[in-house]
Amino acid sequence: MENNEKAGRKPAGVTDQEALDFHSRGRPGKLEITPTKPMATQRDLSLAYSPGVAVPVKAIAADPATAYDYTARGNMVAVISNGTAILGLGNLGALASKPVMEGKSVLFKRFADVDSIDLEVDTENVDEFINCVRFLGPSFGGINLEDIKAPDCFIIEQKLREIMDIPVFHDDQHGTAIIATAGLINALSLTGRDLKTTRLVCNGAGAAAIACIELIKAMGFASENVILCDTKGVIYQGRTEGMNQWKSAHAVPTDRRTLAEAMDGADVVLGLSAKGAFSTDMIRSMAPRPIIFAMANPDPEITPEEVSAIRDDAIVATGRSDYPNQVNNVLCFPYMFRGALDVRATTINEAMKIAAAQALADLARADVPDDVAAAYQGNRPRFGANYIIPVPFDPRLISSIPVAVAKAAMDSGVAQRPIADLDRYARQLSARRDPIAATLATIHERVRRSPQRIVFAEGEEAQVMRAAISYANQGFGTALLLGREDRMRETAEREGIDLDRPNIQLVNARISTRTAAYTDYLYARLQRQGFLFRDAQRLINHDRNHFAACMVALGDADGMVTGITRNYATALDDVSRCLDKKPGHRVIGVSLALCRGRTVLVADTAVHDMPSAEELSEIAIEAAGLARKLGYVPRVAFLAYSTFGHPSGERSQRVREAVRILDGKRIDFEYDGEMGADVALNPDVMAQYPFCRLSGPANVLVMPAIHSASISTKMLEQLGGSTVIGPLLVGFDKPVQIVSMAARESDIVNMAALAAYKATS
Ligand SMILES: NC(=O)C1=CN([C@@H]2O[C@H](COP(=O)(O)OP(=O)(O)OC[C@H]3O[C@@H](n4cnc5c(N)ncnc54)[C@H](OP(=O)(O)O)[C@@H]3O)[C@@H](O)[C@H]2O)C=CC1
Ligand SMILES: CC(=O)C(=O)O
Ligand SMILES: [Mg+2]
Repeated sequence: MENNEKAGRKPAGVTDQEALDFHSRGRPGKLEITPTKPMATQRDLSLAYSPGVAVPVKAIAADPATAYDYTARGNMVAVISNGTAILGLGNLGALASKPVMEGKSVLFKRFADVDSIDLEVDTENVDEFINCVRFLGPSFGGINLEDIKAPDCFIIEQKLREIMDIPVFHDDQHGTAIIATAGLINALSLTGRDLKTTRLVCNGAGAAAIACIELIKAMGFASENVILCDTKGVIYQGRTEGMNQWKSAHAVPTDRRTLAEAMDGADVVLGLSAKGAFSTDMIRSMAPRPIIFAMANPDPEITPEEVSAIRDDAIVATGRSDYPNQVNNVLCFPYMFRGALDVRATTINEAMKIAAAQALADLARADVPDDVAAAYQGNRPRFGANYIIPVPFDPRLISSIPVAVAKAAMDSGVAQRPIADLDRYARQLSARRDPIAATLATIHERVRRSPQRIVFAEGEEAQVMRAAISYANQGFGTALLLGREDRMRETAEREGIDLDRPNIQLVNARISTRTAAYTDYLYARLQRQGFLFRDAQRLINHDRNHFAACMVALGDADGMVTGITRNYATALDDVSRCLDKKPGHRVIGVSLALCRGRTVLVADTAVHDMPSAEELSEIAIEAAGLARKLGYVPRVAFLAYSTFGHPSGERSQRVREAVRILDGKRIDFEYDGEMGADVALNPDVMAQYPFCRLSGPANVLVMPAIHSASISTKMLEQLGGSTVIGPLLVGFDKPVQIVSMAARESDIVNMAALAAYKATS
């Protein structure tokens, strides 16, 4: 790890430069605001602004509750910090905390569809901070306080809770306490411990630590069995140095003075302090089957590797996503607020916190169904030492935790708008999540577990070199950079790229010993298509796509990625000369358009110019197959300019015929058409055709021809604010992906990872 850090590389496989690039690329930061209503015409303006806006103003003045009907308040949470305890980095100030706060806002949206904005308040004065926040109530449905140091955070939260009529929740206190408690419930049960007799040490006596031990004591831990430590050591009764009333409340009569003495024989240790605070000797001195939650971020008090080097009976959790058992408040705050907002809770109380902790603990014990296994890299996890808590991408979180929170709010009398049918609520919650993020995470994890050699055919290009390095750094496997070595080194030198690093190999096509084998292979395939031996020789010697594809064909690489120096069709022709399609399949391109929390697959965006009806039906089958693999239940719409025969026309005839062909096959997914894009995607418009066989908006769109596919996906990207991934090539028997000539480094890495993923299956 030391070497990684010297190289500016974080253990998770992200370099400092990558982290900076990620944040600065495109529009700087991680958030933007988009309107939810059109502002196109004079009439829109009259409605949205003056004079129309006066009407909801008067309605809200007459009845404040209607603010939830006429404004975004009900789904809006502010993430507020003064930057005095940023992760485990300490007091770096309000401005420096902004990346974390933007990140929390994005997580609210990503995981629970809660809209959120970050507010950094530049004062360390408690009263000033309170006075700033207390007047913001009308803007928000809830306040999430973040990374404010103890003991200030206790005073701030308590005061704001008293004076504001919306939920105020200090995430580092209660979010962390809820997750730690959930994990602890399960770890205690796995090690057969009774919480009344378990001895626990908590290192750190700040925001997170105090809240954690308060919650676990409320769950039944005996006060005399819990020792709290801080930078001065054990917090014992009578200590005066570095104390405050919150620490004093947990001081115990004991002769132990140091963390090492406190941990001797302890059953559980919670780390909510700083990197490296636990030594191996301390861990060695703990009781059999110790429970170690090293939760400091970004680096834990001790790493799982360091623990496993000295004992094999421990249950270890950290705050990080790159180890098993991530005990991190991201598992809590999005769902806590989702449930609280949905019942318009006036506060977040103990009952709601305990309900969330219990629901999380229960979730880790429940069987993992097929469609959820994907979030766990396809490995169905079993409740045990390496799985005491669900992962953040577990799709069940959104439909279970908010329900438990909402129910507890209703039962404890703080819900202003109770939900009558909680089952229906759970179903509505499921619809809020889009599986694509979980799917990509799953794909990446699967590749990390089974790393693959991917040849980057355009290895002389600087952005391809950077993508290859990122591929290797992320643990996806070995990146084979193809090109002339002298050219690659020249470019690398000029661009400041270091190619001499692990898992990067330069493949010098000019002097390769495999040239003859590739030429023979290619000649055997092409000799009856008008190619002479020397034509094959020329292709291998001079064309990187042919060389790379032959590497894949003959097993010298597991997959390939290309595309930035040649147009798509040319690259596809090159590859097709060297590789076959999978028997019984059709090679097509599928683009994934991610827009406003929803993903649609669009096909065929790469191969068939003007597909016949038969070809359209096969495109639908391939695209539906990919949709399934990505975690969707496919609903396929055959798009045209007409809908179910109107207006009639020759061009739509072909699309109608494709539907008829599928009707004659045994098909296990929903499909219908022909229809316009509005009918396919908008349930209100679809409702005008009650006979339509799709049970909801389509998530797979089969385009009538490549021009409409290409034009519409590019317009979505340029005008609609969509992120478009792909086209992904489907149907080849070997993993190959072609990026567009405008691809950025991250697009190339994503496509390389997708090629590697295919190589693993
Ligand atoms: N995994 C998760 O979800 C979360 C993890 N955390 C992590 O917990 C840690 C604390 O955060 P937070 O409570 O918000 O911060 P605070 O500033 O409120 O508290 C920090 C506490 O840690 C103590 N401390 C710092 N260094 C050491 C050390 N080497 N040995 C013993 N005690 C130490 C401080 O002691 P003193 O009082 O003497 O100054 C203080 O009590 C951070 O690393 C943070 O990343 C926090 C929230 C969530
Ligand atoms: C996770 C988090 O909130 C923290 O480390 O502060
Ligand atoms: Mg925090």
